[in-house]
Amino acid sequence: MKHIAVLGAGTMGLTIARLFANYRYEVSLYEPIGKRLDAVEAQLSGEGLGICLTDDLLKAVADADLIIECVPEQLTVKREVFLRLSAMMKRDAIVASNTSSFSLQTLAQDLPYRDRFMIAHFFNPAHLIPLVEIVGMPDTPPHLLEELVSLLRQCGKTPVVLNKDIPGFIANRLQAALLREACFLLESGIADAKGIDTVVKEGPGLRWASKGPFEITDLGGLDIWAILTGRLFPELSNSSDTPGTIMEKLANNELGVKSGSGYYEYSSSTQAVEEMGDSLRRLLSARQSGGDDQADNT
Ligand SMILES: NC(=O)C1=CN([C@@H]2O[C@H](COP(=O)(O)OP(=O)(O)OC[C@H]3O[C@@H](n4cnc5c(N)ncnc54)[C@H](O)[C@@H]3O)[C@@H](O)[C@H]2O)C=CC1
Ligand SMILES: O=C(O)[C@@H](O)C(=O)[C@H](O)[C@@H](O)CO
Repeated sequence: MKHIAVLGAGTMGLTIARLFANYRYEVSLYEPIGKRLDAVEAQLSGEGLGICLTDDLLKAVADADLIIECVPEQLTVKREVFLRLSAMMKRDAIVASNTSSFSLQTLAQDLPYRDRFMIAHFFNPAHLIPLVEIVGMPDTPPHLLEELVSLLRQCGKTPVVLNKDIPGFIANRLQAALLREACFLLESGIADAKGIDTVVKEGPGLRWASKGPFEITDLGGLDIWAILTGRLFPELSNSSDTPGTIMEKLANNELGVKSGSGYYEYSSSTQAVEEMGDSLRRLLSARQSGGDDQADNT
C-alpha cells in the first residue's frame, strides 16, 4: 500500500491523515465542506506533510490503495459516500470505516466491494492512542486483514482484530457501559462529575493503562470478583436510555469542548485536548521506557 485516502477532515480524519503522512505515505484528504476545507488548509499549510487536501472525491480516491472513512456518524452520510466510491476507487482498494458505533454489516449492506470493506476504528487522539479496532466480514480474504494490520503496525499502532462484528466493537461498548454507570452515580447524587472523574483517573483508569479487565480480575482473585459481581450486578444501572444529564445538556447546546461547556466549562477549545495530549505523551513514554509488552491480538 502506498496511497491512503482519508474522507472527512474533522477531528479524526485530519489526525489520521497526519499520522500516515508522517510515515511517508501518499495521503489525500477529502473534505467537501468549504469552511472546514479552508480551516484545514490553513492548519496544514505550515506543516510540510505533503497531504493532498481536496473537495474532489474522485481526485482523492482514484489512486488510493486504502480509503479510510471519517465522515459524520450519520448512516445516510456514510452510506452515500460508500456508494459513490464504487465507481471511483481502484478494484483492489480496501475501504475502512472509522465509525464509532455502526456494525460492519449495517454499513456494508449491498456494497459491491463488501469483501474489501472493513472497520478500522481509531481512538481519539489518533496520533497518540495506539489502538485501532479492526473488523472484517465473514468472507473478507484474510490477506486483506493482514495487509491492514501490517500497515497499522508499521505506523506504530496496536491493531486488534475482532472475531465477530458487533455495534460499538469492544472499546466503545466498554466506554458506554462505564458512562452509563457514571451518569447513574451522578444523577443519584453519589458524587459530582469531578469526583467521579477523579475516582476513575486516580484508580481504575490508572491501572487500566497497565492491566486490562481480565488481568485485573486475575490479580484481584476470581473468588473475590465472583462475590463482587454477584452482589453488584443487580445494583448497576441497566437503563437503555441516553442519560438524563446528557439529554439536558444537549437541550442547552452544551456539547462539551466544541461548544465551550458540557460537564465542565471550557474557556479554550484546544486547552483540554492539549492537556490530554501532554498527559498521554508522558504515560506512553513511561510505558515505552518500562518496556511493557502490549497485547497485540490479531
Ligand atoms: N471524535 C472522536 O473522538 C471519534 C470519532 N470517531 C468516528 O469518526 C467519524 C468522524 O468523527 P469526527 O472526526 O469526530 O467528526 P467531525 O464532525 O469532527 O468530522 C467529520 C468531517 O466530515 C466532513 N463531512 C461532512 N459530510 C461529509 C461527506 N459527505 N463526505 C466527506 N466528509 C464529510 C465534515 O465537514 C467534517 O470535517 C465518526 O464516524 C465518528 O463516530 C471515531 C473515534 C473517535
Ligand atoms: O473514545 C474514542 O475515541 C472512540 O472510542 C470513539 O469512537 C468515541 O465514541 C467518540 O466517537 C466520542 O468521543
